[in-house]
Amino acid sequence: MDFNSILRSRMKDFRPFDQEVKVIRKPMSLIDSICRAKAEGKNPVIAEIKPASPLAGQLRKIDDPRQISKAFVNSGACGISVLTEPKFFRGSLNTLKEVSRDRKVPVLRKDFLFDISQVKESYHYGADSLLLISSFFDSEGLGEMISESRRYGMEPLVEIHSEEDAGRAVSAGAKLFAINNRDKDTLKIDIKRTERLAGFVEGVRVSASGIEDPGQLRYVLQFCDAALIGSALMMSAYPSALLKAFVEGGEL
Ligand SMILES: O=P(O)(O)OC[C@@H](O)[C@@H](O)c1c[nH]c2ccccc12
Repeated sequence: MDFNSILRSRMKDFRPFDQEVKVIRKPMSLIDSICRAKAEGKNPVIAEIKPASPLAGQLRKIDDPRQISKAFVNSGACGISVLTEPKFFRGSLNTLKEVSRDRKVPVLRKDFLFDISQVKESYHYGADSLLLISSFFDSEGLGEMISESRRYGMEPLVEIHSEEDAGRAVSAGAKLFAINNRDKDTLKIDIKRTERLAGFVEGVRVSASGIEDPGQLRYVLQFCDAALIGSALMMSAYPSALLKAFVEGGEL
């Protein structure tokens, strides 16, 4: 399993989102939230609701996404990421909608997005930001997805896996970057990717994937402004306590 196969499976049963949507709600800024956490002396952590992953299968059964997102906010998360890909990650747009109902911090839609109508869809289901994977687009296409996101007041999180992805993201005008430590072809983690790629993007940087303990978090935060953590929280018997340890920099 690799990112392109997941993308292809996502494209297969795709229907463009064609509902009319009123642009009334002003999304919260993930960039501001990251900067605020930093200014308060916390480790900026975006906590992810990720029921399953392609490699590990089920990580956690999420019966009440609102409850877990509230717990994450209480433990100091500066953002909540919600997987909406149904097949490999067992996510849903409904979870996104539920979590965004009582949002206290920005909510990120995490999916394999490729069509312009999915930007409006993300906004409609309550997203404040959305993930755009740089390698899925050419520079022009990525630029269009970014402009469309901004029309709804959302600053997208643009994910890079390589120098080439970084170049494309920069020339498309991205301001908020995720450096994914996971190889998109083999799904293997290499946490040093954060260190290697951080210099190729300028703006707000988030290190994503494979962060399992406060030591690794400290390491990636030398090069990035924030970290995105999913599996470690999902698999923990005490997700809120673990998140608190990440945010406050304590040991377990
Ligand atoms: O569970 P982890 O290793 O903490 O990783 C979280 C997040 O980075 C990962 O879920 C992710 C990063 N980019 C993605 C793109 C699509 C789906 C999932 C992802």
